[in-house]
Amino acid sequence: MALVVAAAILDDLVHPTRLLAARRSAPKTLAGAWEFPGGKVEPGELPAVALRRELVEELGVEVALGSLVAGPGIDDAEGRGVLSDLAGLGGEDADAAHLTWPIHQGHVMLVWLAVLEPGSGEPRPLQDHDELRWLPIGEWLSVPWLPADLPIVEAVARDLRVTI
Ligand SMILES: Nc1nc2c([nH]c(=O)n2[C@H]2C[C@H](O)[C@@H](COP(=O)(O)OP(=O)(O)OP(=O)(O)O)O2)c(=O)[nH]1
Repeated sequence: MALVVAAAILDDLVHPTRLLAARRSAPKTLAGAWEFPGGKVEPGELPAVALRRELVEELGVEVALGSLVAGPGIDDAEGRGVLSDLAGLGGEDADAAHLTWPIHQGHVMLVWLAVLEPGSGEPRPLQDHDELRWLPIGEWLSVPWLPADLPIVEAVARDLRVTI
């Protein structure tokens, strides 16, 4: 099980009009499906630091992070042990373990709302993706998301009180 971090990048955290979706180019089993950009946390890395690293590598952008999109958390003792071993999930971040989303292959994911830092430039599909798309409100389900991401898209919309 790995901890994955990802961002629901919006144009505005208070009055969003669009959400960034990224189409995976690898591995073959996932290629063509759309996801929130991000990736696995490396050993010893703080989750939010890992997310910033992934977004620079994958999209060439800097972001400001908003709140975590609350997931159901993990309920088995083994999973909790794995998570609490990870840097950044002890102490004040301990609650993050309760906000994780179950995803592909038994991994768990933390998802932050985010916006681009001013002057950061347009995201580009530099690595792991072959297309990026800003989805206007009303079209958030217009792409084939990774199956595990569908409830997360719905939760983002709920948190932001937008209709998808
Ligand atoms: N980044 C991302 N991964 C997701 C999402 N939904 C979902 O099920 N996953 C899964 C797909 C992968 O099995 C795993 C993330 O792996 P990754 O390949 O993006 O991670 P990474 O860039 O660090 O790659 P690597 O170290 O495995 O090469 O989480 C999502 O919205 N974003």
